[in-house]
Order: sequence, then C-alpha cells, then structure tokens
Amino acid sequence: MSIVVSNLTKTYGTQKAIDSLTFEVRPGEIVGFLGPNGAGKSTTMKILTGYLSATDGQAQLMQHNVATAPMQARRAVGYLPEHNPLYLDMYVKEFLLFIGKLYGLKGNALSQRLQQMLDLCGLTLEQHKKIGQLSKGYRQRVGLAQALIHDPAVLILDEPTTGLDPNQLTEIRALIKTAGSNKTVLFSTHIMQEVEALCDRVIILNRGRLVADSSLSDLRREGESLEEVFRKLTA
Ligand SMILES: Nc1ncnc2c1ncn2[C@@H]1O[C@H](COP(=O)(O)OP(=O)(O)OP(=O)(O)O)[C@@H](O)[C@H]1O
Repeated sequence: MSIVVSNLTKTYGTQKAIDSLTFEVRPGEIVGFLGPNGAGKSTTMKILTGYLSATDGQAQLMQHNVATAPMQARRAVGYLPEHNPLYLDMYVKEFLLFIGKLYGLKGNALSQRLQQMLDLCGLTLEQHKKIGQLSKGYRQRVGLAQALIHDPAVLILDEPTTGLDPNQLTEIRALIKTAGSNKTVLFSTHIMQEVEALCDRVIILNRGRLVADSSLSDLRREGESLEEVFRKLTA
C-alpha cells in the first residue's frame, strides 16, 4: 500500500477535527478526497505530510510511519498545500533549485530534474520571472513542480484547482493527470466533475468521519451521480 491511515484522530482543543479515520490507497491510484468545508481533509493531509502530528492513530507513506520515520516518509511524498504558499520574491528557477537542494539533489541530477520539471509543468518560458509576477495558474504549476522535484511515489494535493479560470483549470487538471500517471495521488477538491475526470476512487469525509470509500465504477453502477451521493452523505 502507498498510503495507510488507521484510526487517525486529531483533536484541536475540545474539537475532533478527524475521528478514527481508516483508509488505504494502493500504488498508482488517483483518489479524490471529498467533504464539505471543515470536514477534516486538510488536517488529514497535514498529518500525512508531517506538518501536524496526530492525537491518536497512525499513518504510513510507502511503509514509513509519518510519526516515527518522518524523514523517510517526507521523501516519499510531494505536497501541494491549500493556498499554495510560495516565496513570491524568488525567481521560478531559483525557487525550484532551492527546493531540489533541500531534498539533497545536486550537480547534474539537480539540473536535469529542474529541466524536466520546467518542461513537464510548462514553466520554461517563465523560469526567469519572479513567482509574485505569475498568474494564479502559473503559481499552481510552480507548486506542482516543487511537489514533484524529488520524484516522490506519492502526491498529496490540497484543492489544487481552487480559484482558477476555466482554461487554467483544464491545464492544471491535465498536468495532474500526466504527472500522476506513475504515482499514487490523493487530492482534495470541491469540484465533482474533476473527480469524475481524474479519479479511480473517492473517499468522502463528513465532520471528521469517513462516510464513503468507493470506486467511481461502483458508484456509477448504483446509478447515482457523485453529487447526489455527496449530498446524501454530508447533508
Ligand atoms: N489550527 C486549528 N485550530 C483549531 N481548529 C482547527 C485548526 N485547523 C483546522 N481546525 C478545525 O478543524 C476542522 C477541520 O478543518 P480542515 O481544515 O481540516 O477541513 P477541510 O475539510 O480541509 O475544510 P475546507 O474544505 O474548508 O478546506 C474545522 O472545524 C476547522 O475549523
């Protein structure tokens, strides 16, 4: 399994943001992580990527426990956080080189990987611009390039297409599909068509609890649209 989450719980003060979540993601799957605002999606992703610690339960990425083997787990994952925090004063190329070095890349391996990421993410012409000068769609490309630069087995993307215009949205979706073709991808979104276009499976949370874990083909067989299923389970 690429991702294993068992009985994962996170409490903020007296509020349980996630409550005994258990699910697994197989190698190569693209899984849509859905739920209404505040359901606990970002909290789960932050625990998986080592930005938060769990109150209880366990999570593993590529067999590495995120709490007890954090360095190995972090190397196995690329993360695009919600709102894509970037250093706006850095140049695109400079930023990607900086992130590559943080992952231990150097010399030819670093230059080759940078070139591959600029090509893959369509950033070649923008590489000498400051990140702050880029449109939102191009900033998302930079966010994806930084998540991919160390060639992780797992990609975790928190609402990667929020706030994009329809053209940029289509381009970023295509990029996720290409970049994720040989990876395991867990990504959150509120756009149901996106899940239908990209995912093999959906996991739905509601108020911190898992309320559905199903392949899209099983959902379709039952004759309900994803939107109907979502509404029924999270109303
Ligand atoms: N740092 C924090 N301190 C206190 N409560 C928090 C904190 N972060 C999140 N929460 C709460 O935990 C719950 C889950 O939040 P989370 O951001 O994980 O949800 P989400 O499903 O990602 O929502 P959205 O779709 O709006 O991004 C919410 O009730 C939220 O207010």
